[in-house]
Amino acid sequence: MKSIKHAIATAVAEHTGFPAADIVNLIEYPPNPELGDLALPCFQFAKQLRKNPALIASELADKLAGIDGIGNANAQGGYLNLTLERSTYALSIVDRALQSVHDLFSEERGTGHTVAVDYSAPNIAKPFGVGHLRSTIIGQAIVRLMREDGYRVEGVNHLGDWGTQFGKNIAAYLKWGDEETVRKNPVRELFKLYVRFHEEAREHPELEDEGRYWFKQLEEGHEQANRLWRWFIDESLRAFQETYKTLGVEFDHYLGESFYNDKMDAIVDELRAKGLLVEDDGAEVVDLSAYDMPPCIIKKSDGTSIYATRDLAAADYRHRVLGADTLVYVVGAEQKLHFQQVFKVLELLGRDYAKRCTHVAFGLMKFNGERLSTRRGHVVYLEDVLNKAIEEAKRIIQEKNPNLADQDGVARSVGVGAVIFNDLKTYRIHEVDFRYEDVLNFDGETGPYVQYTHARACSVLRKAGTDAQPLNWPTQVQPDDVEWALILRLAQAGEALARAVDEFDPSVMARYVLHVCHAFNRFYHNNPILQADDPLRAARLALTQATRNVIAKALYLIGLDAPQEM
Ligand SMILES: NC(=[NH2+])NCCC[C@H](N)C(=O)O
Repeated sequence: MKSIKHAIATAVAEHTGFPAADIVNLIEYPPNPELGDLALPCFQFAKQLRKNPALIASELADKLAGIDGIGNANAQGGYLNLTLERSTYALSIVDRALQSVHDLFSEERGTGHTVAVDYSAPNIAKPFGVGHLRSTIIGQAIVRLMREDGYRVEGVNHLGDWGTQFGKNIAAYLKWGDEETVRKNPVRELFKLYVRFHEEAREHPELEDEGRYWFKQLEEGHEQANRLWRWFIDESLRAFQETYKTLGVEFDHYLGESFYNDKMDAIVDELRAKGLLVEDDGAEVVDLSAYDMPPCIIKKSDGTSIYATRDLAAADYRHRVLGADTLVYVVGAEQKLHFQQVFKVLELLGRDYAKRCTHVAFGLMKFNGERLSTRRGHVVYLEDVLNKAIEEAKRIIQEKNPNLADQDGVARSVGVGAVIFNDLKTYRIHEVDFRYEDVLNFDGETGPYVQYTHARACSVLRKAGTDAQPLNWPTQVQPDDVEWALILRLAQAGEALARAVDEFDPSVMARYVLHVCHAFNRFYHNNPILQADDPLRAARLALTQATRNVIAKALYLIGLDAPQEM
């Protein structure tokens, strides 16, 4: 929905000649509501209009007073202060949230664009690391946020399913592995074998040769090597998919690194033909010294291609075959240089989409101060973390609401939601710490707090029995300050979505829904809903229903369930 800010900006644009899109961003919510609901500082127009800001503000005040929904416009200093016509505005926002909450959030700005989002991308036969968890959570949210905004999104899982590691996996499995044990617990068992391989290789370095031998066999199509490799992939994927199901995460494509095995020659040939390949210590690289970057390695001295080459082939694939005009990579901040190099090489190759490639980086997450998985020895497994969160959630729910019907289902939504929300409420670049007692605190800035607020709204509506009936804000009711604060929050849904999308930052949506919940809970505690008399009761019920819709949508967008009861 075009927000009231847009209506104001359009009118101001007509008067000042400045672009409306810039004016929208100048409009503020004054910290002190006495001053009005919205304010526009006019200092920026002074130079070009050759008038002082106070005069501009007062001219604009005259002009804007006539706009639908604006109750009062006045100039103060260089500021234009605007007060909205509360009941008309309440009706329009509540109506939107009730009729089509999608329109409250979205102006479908992405129509006509296709975005490929690369997220999760764990490595086969290794535990799901913290980077993969954060990538999965942030990526899934970005996918949903962008779809809501009208983009066509292709979600891609760029699985790590190729490389010398698999030679070692095969060698270790052939030496010490057992089919039954692996089947039961593929990722843990295969990783155990892999760790053992490294340990034993320290005393028996000839093991490394065996690993290399098997990787070469794999590359050359050796039957048994390929069968084992496929099997490792199938078993690991099965385990990962279990985790994705728990997290409620989906992909449009599973295209692992091996998918590009036969698609890299074309890139290498093109690089060579364009004179971009140079030799460096036996390897073939693209020299990026002119851009203050180390060379991008395309082919190692032994002729094998590497990570970057696969990413170049994958980028072309996403553009040409998947039809993406924008490429997004949700990958840990430690790979910053890798993506700078890949994007630069795409640019040197003349790919016009190179300008629309973004590395969406994020920081570490620690679990009770520990890293999720480390190279050897100590490993915290994601599924254990999720299971414990679900168990704890169940314990809390049983205590709070022993008669709740679907306790297991709700515990799953709450436990998983707690993990997801804890990740997303912080700006992604920052490090995240995870402690069960914090993330499951129903009174903190947590997933359970937001879900509980949603369930509270559902419960009011259930008791009123109005769930099926269409409600709306009766125009004869003038919202009081508490209701008004909530309505203004609901009205900001569109701004939250646009910013979250433009900055690839789901935390904008997570913080938005927290604000909505704070405003709703204040309303709930201050203003009797069911005990009020009509038309006030009808107004408050409509506002409750509108809020419920907005919270449910926001939760969906960041990947959380919204149970009706908890
Ligand atoms: N297109 C990409 N490079 N995506 C990210 C892949 C992440 C890689 N599997 C890793 O664990 O480090």
